Amino acid sequence: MRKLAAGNWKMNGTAAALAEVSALAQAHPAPACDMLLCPPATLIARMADVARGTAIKVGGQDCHARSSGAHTGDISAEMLVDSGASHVILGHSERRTDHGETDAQVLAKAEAALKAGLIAIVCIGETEAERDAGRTLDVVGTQLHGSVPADATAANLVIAYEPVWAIGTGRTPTIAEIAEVHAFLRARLTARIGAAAADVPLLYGGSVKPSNATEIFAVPHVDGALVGGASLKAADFGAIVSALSAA
Ligand SMILES: O=C(CO)COP(=O)(O)O
Repeated sequence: MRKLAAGNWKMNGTAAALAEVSALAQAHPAPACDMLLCPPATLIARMADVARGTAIKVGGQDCHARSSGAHTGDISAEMLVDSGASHVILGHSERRTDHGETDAQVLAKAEAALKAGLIAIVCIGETEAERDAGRTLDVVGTQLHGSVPADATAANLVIAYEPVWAIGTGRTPTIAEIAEVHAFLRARLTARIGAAAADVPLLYGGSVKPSNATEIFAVPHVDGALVGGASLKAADFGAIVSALSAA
């Protein structure tokens, strides 16, 4: 499987930030892994223009479950495709928290994304309280089963495991903890979508940086990363791309 270094810009970036995209493309013309940047919706089309002809793919951070209609402020999967996106992040913990998204809603969005021809990056992860209560596998297993379309394939699905307490905090699980969750997710995904699960990239996300990327990428069943803060600067994200290419 081709590994994936994905950047989630969250609510960061205006036109000036597109210089980082050009710099990243120049520094990594043909990496041994896929590179994806997911900017805010306002930048998708312009980033796609900058990325055209380079190794960088562009994605959205959310989509609506419907393809069009009276949904003020929302964006459909078809609109993401029209803007030049190939991927969409769905069910990020910030959307589950800020917008109350449930597994059922994430599933509906993922089905819409697949129908539109996008690759869905479905995010799951436990809170600190859930980990402390020993419920991590139970929580991520339930999220995975409830958020992933049963007919997804290795060609249109990516899973991102992001412990909520590791996002933006500089804290990460231990290598053994990441290994435990990723092995569990591979097995649970097989139960959900069948043998195709073996080739679905499983990303780790949460405080991934150039300084910890190499050891995280050495973990079995870690096929890449979903990177927040460190994806905003070409030098940092490029170093993570290099670490993944070498893994
Ligand atoms: O939420 C994340 C990516 O989706 C991770 O964010 P940080 O890399 O900033 O911790």
